Amino acid sequence: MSSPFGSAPVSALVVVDRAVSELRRGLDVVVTDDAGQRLRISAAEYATPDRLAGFSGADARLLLTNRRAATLKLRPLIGDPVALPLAGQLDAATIASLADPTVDLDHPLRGPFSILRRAPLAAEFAAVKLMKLARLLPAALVVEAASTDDGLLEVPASAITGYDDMAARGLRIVSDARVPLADAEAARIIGFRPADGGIEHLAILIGDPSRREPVLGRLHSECFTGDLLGSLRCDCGEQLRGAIRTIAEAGGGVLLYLAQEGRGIGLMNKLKAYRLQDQGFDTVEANERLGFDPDERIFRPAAEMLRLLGFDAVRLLTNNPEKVAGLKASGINVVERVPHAFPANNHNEFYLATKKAKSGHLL
Ligand SMILES: Nc1nc2c(ncn2[C@@H]2O[C@H](COP(=O)(O)OP(=O)(O)OP(=O)(O)O)[C@@H](O)[C@H]2O)c(=O)[nH]1
Ligand SMILES: [Zn+2]
Repeated sequence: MSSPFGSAPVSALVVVDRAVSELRRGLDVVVTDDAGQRLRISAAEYATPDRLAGFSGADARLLLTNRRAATLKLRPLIGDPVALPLAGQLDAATIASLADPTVDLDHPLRGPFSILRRAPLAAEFAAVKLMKLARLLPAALVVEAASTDDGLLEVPASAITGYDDMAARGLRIVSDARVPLADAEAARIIGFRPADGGIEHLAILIGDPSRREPVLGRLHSECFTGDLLGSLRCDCGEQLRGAIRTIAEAGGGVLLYLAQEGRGIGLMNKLKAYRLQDQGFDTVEANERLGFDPDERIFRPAAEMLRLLGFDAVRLLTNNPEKVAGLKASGINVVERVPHAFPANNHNEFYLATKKAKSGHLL
């Protein structure tokens, strides 16, 4: 496939990107794997009696992550994901509640549910990963594809599991403009786009930092509620503006604004996590009840962006040791961790305490 980026894996990226759009629209796709599996898959959160008609085969099943299955007390867990046969036990309302803990009070679950006692298939693992890439709940309906499914988009499991890395490797700078900020007049915003035209990340470059010494840097994951609206549930808005001020006062540096809303689960799922937090679960438990890991972010895109900007060593503004480890694992030399904490308010006190107690944040 020809592309302005001219790199070979672009067609693999594009097919994943197209599959993501299909699933978000409520359409089905087919996932294939090297073992010869061809699975028709659909987003479980969109399950309706109509859509279930395509999943009437005897092997039709619902895939849930281990995290979600553990919350539902499904045992024993043999691998990730876990498969629950649909036949005879799961109707559309039950599937929706199994996928989405924020609706299970509307449709209380009546178990016990039986699960398949066999290791997961590569295509099943990829099906759930595709839901995560689509920022949907990580639960999928699957059934062996029939010949009538030939018109559906086919996507190889290997393209799905390799997507994050390939997308990071193909990042390119597509725009760069001077944007004076209230707290940093000498700022430029530089836009990075993956080779498939997928989600873009931004860098805010302040001043003209030297490439010969470690740059003062911050990785900031997008937070619509905190960054734009000043939500008091988290500390993101303060950390964003605080980092811009600190970097400007230090004479220059770089802030990467990463499209990883909600620690990589997406805004809709983060709002669901907030509902669970209002029922008494903490930020880590809420992610896990939804079926996600506590933190779904990867740091390879940030490392590629730093390299494209000419930086290979940073003094990193963060309280999160995972960010330091993630950047290092992607080849960036983190020479120092610079603490970046702000006073708590009544609403985010418990959130910050949980980061310290459970996520290893050095606060
Ligand atoms: N899933 C989820 N995401 C949240 C929640 N609160 C905030 N976030 C997201 O967490 C991310 C904040 O990350 P950062 O401030 O970059 O990083 P951090 O892990 O807190 O580490 P620091 O560098 O120490 O700030 C943003 O993407 C927010 O949208 C929550 O309760 N649940
Ligand atoms: Zn936030």
